[in-house]
Amino acid sequence: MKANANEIKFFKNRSIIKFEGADFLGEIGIDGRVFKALTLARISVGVISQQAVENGLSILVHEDDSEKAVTCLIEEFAPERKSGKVSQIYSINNVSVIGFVADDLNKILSELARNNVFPLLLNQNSSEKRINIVVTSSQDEKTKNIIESEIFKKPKTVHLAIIGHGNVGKTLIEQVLHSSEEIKRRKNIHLKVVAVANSRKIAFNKKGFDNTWSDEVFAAEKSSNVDELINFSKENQLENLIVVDNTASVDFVKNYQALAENGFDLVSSNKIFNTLPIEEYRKLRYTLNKNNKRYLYETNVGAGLPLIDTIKLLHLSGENITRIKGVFSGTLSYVFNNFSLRDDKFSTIVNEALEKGFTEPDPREDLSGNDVARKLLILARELDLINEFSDINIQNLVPEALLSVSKQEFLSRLEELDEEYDKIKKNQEPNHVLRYVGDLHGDLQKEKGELDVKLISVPATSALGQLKGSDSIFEIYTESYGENPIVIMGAGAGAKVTARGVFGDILRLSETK
Ligand SMILES: NC(=O)C1=CN([C@@H]2O[C@H](COP(=O)(O)OP(=O)(O)OC[C@H]3O[C@@H](n4cnc5c(N)ncnc54)[C@H](OP(=O)(O)O)[C@@H]3O)[C@@H](O)[C@H]2O)C=CC1
Ligand SMILES: N[C@@H](CC=O)C(=O)O
Repeated sequence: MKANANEIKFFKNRSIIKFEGADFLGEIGIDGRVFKALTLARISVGVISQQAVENGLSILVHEDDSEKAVTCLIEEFAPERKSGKVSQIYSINNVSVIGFVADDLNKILSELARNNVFPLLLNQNSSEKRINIVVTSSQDEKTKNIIESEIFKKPKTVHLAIIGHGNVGKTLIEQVLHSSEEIKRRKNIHLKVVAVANSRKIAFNKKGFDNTWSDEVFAAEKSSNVDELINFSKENQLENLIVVDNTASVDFVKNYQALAENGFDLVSSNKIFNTLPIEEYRKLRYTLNKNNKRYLYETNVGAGLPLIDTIKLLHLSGENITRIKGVFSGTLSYVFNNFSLRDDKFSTIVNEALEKGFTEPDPREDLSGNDVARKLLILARELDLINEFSDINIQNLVPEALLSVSKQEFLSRLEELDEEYDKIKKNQEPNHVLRYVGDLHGDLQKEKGELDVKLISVPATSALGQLKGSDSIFEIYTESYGENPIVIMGAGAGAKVTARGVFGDILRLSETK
């Protein structure tokens, strides 16, 4: 069915007159009296809908006529109002009508629902496939855009809010700006970065930021606050919203719930949410489900490597995963691969990992083992295990005295770790190297698995011993694969690979939007 631009009609400033009562549906003459009363009052009537469930009629009029329409119907039906047969006559103002021709109304309605648009009135002429829907004026532009992209196959605009523009966030914005034209051409998806935030402020650009985005963030005056973001999306009636969390913030994740309730899908490189107590973890999934929203976080484990998806698919398809182990941290891979081979101080190599953008914003998250522990817990929960962070046995590499000092002080005192790690290195068996590993094992059919995170010494010739650079390695043991695990190996950290992984999640969501 071909549609053309003339077939979309858009009328603002309308009101719905609601006429409700018990048991008058089907009674001969009621509709006629309604129209006659309105005609005599010289009120032109638009879309009409009869609701069996509510026992009522909804009639569309121009908002200038709404008061008059209510008054004249109240007069006409005075006896029925007195007897209780007609219970309510009132108006809903500030609505708009969009009329169009479409083959697949269900698809349009589901797109609208995913964007939190639920028409107040819908009227369909099935022979002509002409549909009129009435929505509140605060959602009319968004509704029109969604309908236009659906029926005219116009590029679907996806609005991105990027929270955090450090190593990963900044690289992601650059990658999106660089590829957006190509994606529009190949996928008919128009990715627009409309909000960028750091911990202090948030910048908005409804038309979409270009290469000057960082100047606009620098000049922004609004303080970084999720309510600002939600209001901005509502005021500008933005459809297809995705918020991307590229922070490591424990505070920002508290907003996920509200964002999902307000029409945002979520993408996150931040691992904090998925390692909160299981109650919180489940509550968000419930909210996402209820609001038809999704949350993707492929980069939470293995940066750009396709790990979470693989585990999810194996598990969903009924494959029994019996163990997952390996080097989960790109940072600690880099640190111990280099420290084992080179003659440099431990602190020198940690500083290198920091400069290369492999570490967490606070490198103690890596060195304490917490980051690896989070990754292990995230994988465990993908297998429906209900482990908590406190269940994990973690070998912390940071001296107790340096755990609670500021990040700056910690970095300035990093050399205090050198002697200890030199000793550990020297005390190994010949031809052995150090590796920091994670291991999810035990009976994974039970409610909880066993999670261990520790520093080990392995033969330099072993698979772990041969690891290079900042590579991570994950060995996934399953019942069908037996003794030979599925092995996923590659860059486990770095802004470029991580941003690329986040970008992948954005595209996955955009394509199903
Ligand atoms: N680096 C890597 O290889 C990988 C990183 N990740 C994850 O990516 C995330 C980002 O890492 P990275 O880019 O290196 O971190 P950075 O420290 O470079 O950047 C963090 C950004 O988040 C902002 N931010 C912090 N708190 C908030 C807040 N409450 N609200 C809004 N913005 C905030 C910071 O703003 P400000 O400057 O104002 O503090 C900054 O812009 C982390 O969660 C990390 O675990 C995941 C996989 C791999
Ligand atoms: N610091 C982390 C970054 C990715 O999650 C790591 O090194 O693995």
